[in-house]
Amino acid sequence: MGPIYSRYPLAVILLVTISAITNVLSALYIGDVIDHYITPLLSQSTPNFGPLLTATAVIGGIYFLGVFATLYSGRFMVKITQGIMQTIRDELFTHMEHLPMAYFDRHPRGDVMSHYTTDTDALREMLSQSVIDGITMIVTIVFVFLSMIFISVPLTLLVLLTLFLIFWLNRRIEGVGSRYFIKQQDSLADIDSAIEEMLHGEMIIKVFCQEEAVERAFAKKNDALFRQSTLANTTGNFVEPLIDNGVNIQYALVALVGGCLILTGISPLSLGALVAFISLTHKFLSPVDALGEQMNAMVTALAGAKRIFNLMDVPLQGTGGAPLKQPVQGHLAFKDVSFSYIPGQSVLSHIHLTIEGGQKVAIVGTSGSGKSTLIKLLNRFYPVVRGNISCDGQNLAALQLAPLRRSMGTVLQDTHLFSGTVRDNIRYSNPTATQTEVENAAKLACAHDFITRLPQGYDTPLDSTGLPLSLGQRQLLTIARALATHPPLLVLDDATASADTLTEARIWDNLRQNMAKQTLIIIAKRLDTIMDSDMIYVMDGGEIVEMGNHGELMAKKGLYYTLVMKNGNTDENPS
Ligand SMILES: Nc1ncnc2c1ncn2[C@@H]1O[C@H](COP(=O)(O)OP(=O)(O)OP(=O)(O)O)[C@@H](O)[C@H]1O
Repeated sequence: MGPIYSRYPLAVILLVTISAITNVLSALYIGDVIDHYITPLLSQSTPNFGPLLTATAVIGGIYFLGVFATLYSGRFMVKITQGIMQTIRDELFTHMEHLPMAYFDRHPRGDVMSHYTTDTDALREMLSQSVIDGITMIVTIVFVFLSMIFISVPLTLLVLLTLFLIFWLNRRIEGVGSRYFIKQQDSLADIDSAIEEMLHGEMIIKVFCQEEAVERAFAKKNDALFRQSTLANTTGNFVEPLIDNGVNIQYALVALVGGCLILTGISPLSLGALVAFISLTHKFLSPVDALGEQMNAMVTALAGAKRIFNLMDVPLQGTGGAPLKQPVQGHLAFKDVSFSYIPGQSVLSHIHLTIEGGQKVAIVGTSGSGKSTLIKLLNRFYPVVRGNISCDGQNLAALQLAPLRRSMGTVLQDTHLFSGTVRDNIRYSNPTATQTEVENAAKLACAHDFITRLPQGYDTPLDSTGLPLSLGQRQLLTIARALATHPPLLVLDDATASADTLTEARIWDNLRQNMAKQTLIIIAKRLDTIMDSDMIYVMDGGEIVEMGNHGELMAKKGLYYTLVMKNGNTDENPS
């Protein structure tokens, strides 16, 4: 445990206690000053102000101590709050990194982002303010209550009764408010998602002139946020005046009943004691008042905390298991594998597929037939619903995840690059790769030539969208990134689709010459690049409908034949 979590909370509790006690003492002392210093002065012919001045100095000292304690408790609380926020952000991020892919399918990016922004912000506000108020409230209530009983039991009972009524009303409204605040947080997350999506798709929106439609959709979400926020804050704002007025009525009641007690002599009470009691009543109620003021922040923060805890409760993907046998031979087998992203909507059914170590295998087929899904299952982004996949005879599901993924250099259709230099991006898969290894990977991927033509070569900085590189250049870089680890298995999902045909042909030549022993799985739409594969699997509608080498498949005159005849354009289902 770091110092923030062990030392500062104790200091805060101590300082807040000092602050609360000085607060009570000053109220009690005022009663004493009235009874023992001011009242005697009224009957003196030559008033002696000396004792009164001394008493005032004592009160000043008590106040000063209270102010000092309050200031420092706030200062320490800032450190605690920021420490907690840092931990929450760290833990959220670590948790998010290990969430299964299915979580991101169901939750838009903006929604996930809002856990780091609106939710944690609400929590920070509560921690920085409401926690101090909470501790102050408890300590103050204890000390004030004891002092009030000491002064007058009947008046204390009166305060408790009226307080109970205020609390009861407060709780009823709070219950309704909390529901609205959760809805408000959800609407905020919705807005975040919409903005995020709009920013990502800005160019597409403009190309299709969808600005107005996007604006309308945003306005609808904004309307929903307006409604939820108005409801939530109206309920919150209702509480404060209610408590304020309740409190004022309570003062008047205490003064009235206290005055009666003095005048009738039913309960012995001095004027100074009544003034002190009224002052204590105020101190007793101000924590409740503060609670009313903090209610909006607290309910919002609790809603935020709930969303954070919900995310933290999502089970993580298991990463442990048996070690992958080394050296990896690259023998892969799919045995009767079925899969669906959404229960009941089959994407792959009864896939049987065997790839020998060192084989060059192509998977082709119609759009949406499930080719990329096979790659995702190989990377264990999703668990198979039925059947099993093995690597060198070991069940994939029972293997340690990281070594498995490292053994598979995977190039996804997504050409995402990270902000950093070209070298950083190639090294992303293998941070210890030397400059020679980086260059070799780039040469194999036909990226070296264009990189050296860049003004800063391998040191050229890229932004998170991969600019200033073209889409084709980005794709070559993603291939180099996968090759930098010298993977025993290389999996390319339409990895050269954006490269020109000459470059594409050179890449395949390079891979064939330099990766003779490695297993190669290629998903391709341009069929001329995969014709000399050892084995070609043809997919349609989530099934493998044909398999064989190019010659065998052409002789069949089936789907593969049709795809080749249509100039390798597999985007359209010819059937
Ligand atoms: N994350 C997902 N959630 C739900 N359905 C999905 C998801 N990803 C893909 N699908 C669906 O699974 C099916 C197979 O998709 P997949 O991407 O594997 O096809 P593909 O053969 O690689 O297509 P393409 O050649 O167009 O890239 C499609 O019907 C697709 O809509």
